Amino acid sequence: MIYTLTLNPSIDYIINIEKFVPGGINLTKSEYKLPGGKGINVSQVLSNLHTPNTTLGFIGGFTGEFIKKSLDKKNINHDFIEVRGDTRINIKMKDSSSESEINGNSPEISEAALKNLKEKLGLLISGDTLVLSGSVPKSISPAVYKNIMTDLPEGVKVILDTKGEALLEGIKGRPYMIKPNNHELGDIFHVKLESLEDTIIYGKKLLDLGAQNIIVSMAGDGALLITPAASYVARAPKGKLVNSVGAGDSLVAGFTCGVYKGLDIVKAFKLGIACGSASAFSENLCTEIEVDRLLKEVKIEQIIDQP
Ligand SMILES: Nc1ncnc2c1ncn2[C@@H]1O[C@H](COP(=O)(O)OP(=O)(O)OP(=O)(O)O)[C@@H](O)[C@H]1O
Ligand SMILES: O=P(O)(O)OC[C@@]1(O)O[C@H](CO)[C@@H](O)[C@@H]1O
Repeated sequence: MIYTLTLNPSIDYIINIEKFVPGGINLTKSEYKLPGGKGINVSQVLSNLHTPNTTLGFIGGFTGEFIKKSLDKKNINHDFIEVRGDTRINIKMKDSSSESEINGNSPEISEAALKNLKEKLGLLISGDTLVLSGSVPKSISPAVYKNIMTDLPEGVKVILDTKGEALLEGIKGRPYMIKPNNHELGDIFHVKLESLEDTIIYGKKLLDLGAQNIIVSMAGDGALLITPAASYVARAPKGKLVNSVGAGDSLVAGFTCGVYKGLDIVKAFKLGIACGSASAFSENLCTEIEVDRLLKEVKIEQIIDQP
């Protein structure tokens, strides 16, 4: 079984505005309220790909109820831990020139809620896959993902998508795959990554620190897959960017689905790219039809290492 974990879910309030006027009254052209948080997005895409999975995490209040009802409507299995306080609302605003985000804080996560999570994760068995996605609430240690990996039974494959300290700590748990974007990778080393060569050099430093493989996503420029044996670049299909929220999660979902079904790592990467781009080209997360169409357009090349 595939499990996803979102420690800090959200309702994503996605608004489109003609031209944002700071300090003025702005009217929306269109708006959507969607269940969000990275692991929850991964679960939604997995379900769109007809891949059974269960989504775990902390949820609370009226916003948490909205998320549960939305997932129920889509027949997505969830097994959340209820916490006091409201799950956050994240605003994603797009106007004619830019996309901006205002992300809220997580409610407080108690020791009892963490213990409950540990019990649930203790039920995973060899052959399961666990996707650990998103930011860590302030009330939890940034080492939480590493601690989860340390406690997992042998044979559970972990895919980790987070950033900053949680990522650096998490890498010590030797996840099978991590997926920073190029900005998140650069931030870790306080550099701006401007070429594929540099991105590979810094990506490999994360392999040295413990990650087994790494995908570095680069939005419309596609992504890099870096393994100990070889590196590959995927060029993203061309299309009209409609909503990039969840594109990275869709990449993670496609990759996870591929690996779980036994595809080799490069084919799973290709499926991930098709999912990421299909989501970027749609208002909501990708569907299987869109993914199948784009899969034919994804081009992957192996990068020959410079001596
Ligand atoms: N403008 C675009 N055109 C084509 N494909 C895109 C575009 N933006 C994103 N993608 C696809 O989605 C993948 C992930 O995108 P990105 O690097 O933006 O992830 P991210 O930063 O983790 O996103 P998020 O946090 O919003 O989910 C890319 O590797 C690419 O396949
Ligand atoms: O604050 P985090 O956990 O890093 O990211 C949260 C978030 O931006 O990630 C998803 C898109 O990837 C959205 O659904 C959600 O609002």
